[in-house]
Amino acid sequence: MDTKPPVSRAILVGVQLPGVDDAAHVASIEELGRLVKTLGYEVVGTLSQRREALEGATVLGKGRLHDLAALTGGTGVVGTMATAPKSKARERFDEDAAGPAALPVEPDPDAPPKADVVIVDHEISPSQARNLERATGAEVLDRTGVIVEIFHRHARSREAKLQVEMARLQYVVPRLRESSTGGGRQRGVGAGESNIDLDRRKVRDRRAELKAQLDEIQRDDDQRRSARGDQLRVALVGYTNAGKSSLMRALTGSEVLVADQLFATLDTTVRALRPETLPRVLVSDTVGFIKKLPHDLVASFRSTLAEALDASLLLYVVDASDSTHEAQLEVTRSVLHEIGADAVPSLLLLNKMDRVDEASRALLAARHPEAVFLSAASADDVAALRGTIIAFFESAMVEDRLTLPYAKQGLLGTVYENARVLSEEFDADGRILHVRGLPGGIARLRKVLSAS
Ligand SMILES: Nc1nc2c(ncn2[C@@H]2O[C@H](COP(=O)(O)OP(=O)(O)OP(=O)(O)O)[C@@H](O)[C@H]2O)c(=O)[nH]1
Ligand SMILES: [Mg+2]
Repeated sequence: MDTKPPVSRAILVGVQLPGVDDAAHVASIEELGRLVKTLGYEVVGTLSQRREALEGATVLGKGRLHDLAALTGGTGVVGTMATAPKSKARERFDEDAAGPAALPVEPDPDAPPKADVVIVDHEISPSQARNLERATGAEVLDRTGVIVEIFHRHARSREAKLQVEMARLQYVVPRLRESSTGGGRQRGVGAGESNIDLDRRKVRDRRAELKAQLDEIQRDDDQRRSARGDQLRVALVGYTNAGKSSLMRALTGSEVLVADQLFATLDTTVRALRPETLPRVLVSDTVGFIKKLPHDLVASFRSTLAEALDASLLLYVVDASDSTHEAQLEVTRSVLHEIGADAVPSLLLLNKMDRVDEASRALLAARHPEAVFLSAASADDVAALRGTIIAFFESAMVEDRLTLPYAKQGLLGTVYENARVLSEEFDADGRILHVRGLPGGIARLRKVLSAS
């Protein structure tokens, strides 16, 4: 058995499909590289091919498959699992890369040539993965697998852990079944079938168990959310690494994790805007989105999405210094559209403006005249954003009068939490409160006060 090097060396594989331009293709592979580095792998090369579709048995054409196998030390042929010696692989790689017909292969010149993981920038089928494993002798992962793995490593709360386990079961299991090398699980012939059946039953049972636990947590969540009722709520949403948690820290003084890596945040955090306002404004930090986010994973992050749906205002955070920010914004918009959160009023925040030059700033201003330009690192910008958030709620607020019967003075605190009390008077029925708040919040208070 091979002794595994401490850091896995990865080759990224991208297929440029019709309709995907060069810039988008390159950006997608670059992003995959960042995902892969988040997992702690070293990226030692990239290999791309233009193809009509992804349907082939090996994703790549014959020639490119050989090129790939040369980088991993595999045979380049699906029919065998034999592994070519390293030195030969190096030779072949040198010849191919130099050949005039070769499409660009971009290995890092300083890195060792042999890679032990192949990562495909698309969702591929379990049998495509198996064929690629056979031809390359390397472990094969796809974009979805990488994202699921990152979620697995970054999950902290019990809920996130359960949700990730659910998504992993959905993703990993069909691959375990069909892959002969995947995850290093090799099974003896004969025992295989019954093992698979056993595994399937175990998976089914485990999923039912997970679902029950998640349902319970989510019931508590829903209760907490409805207890927060019509409080003023803002949610930070956007592409991964856009700066949502940085803004959360700056707006609320909370110690949420900020990190230059993808999917640093998987849990929703809710904190009050600081300095505190009356009534309080609650801010939620949420999990980031990404291109081709696996559907199971989107669905499983229900609490984040519920935060977005329940907010009165969504702050779409965009990393304006990223060359693909328009496409990133599009991804965010489409995920939120899918869950129906696009009806929630929103504000576009173009973040990391400290990294954007004057010319690009002018272009951004022309394209997004309604956007707020800021840097999470600037105290002035954050103070201005706080003012904008407060102004949003102020303009939606109305004034009204509520009567708090003498028998219900215990509810006075609830009124103060959910509305701004402008003045108090007393008459024969009780305490008359002149309040200002969101129409929904006031209607709910009125109901609470009049309930017997
Ligand atoms: N230069 C600059 N860097 C920023 C700014 N805002 C955030 N960053 C950096 O960008 C990286 C990502 O920031 P986070 O706040 O963790 O981003 P996020 O949107 O919460 O990311 P995920 O939780 O991974 O989805 C960190 O290294 C931050 O320090 C900014 O305005 N300017
Ligand atoms: Mg974050």
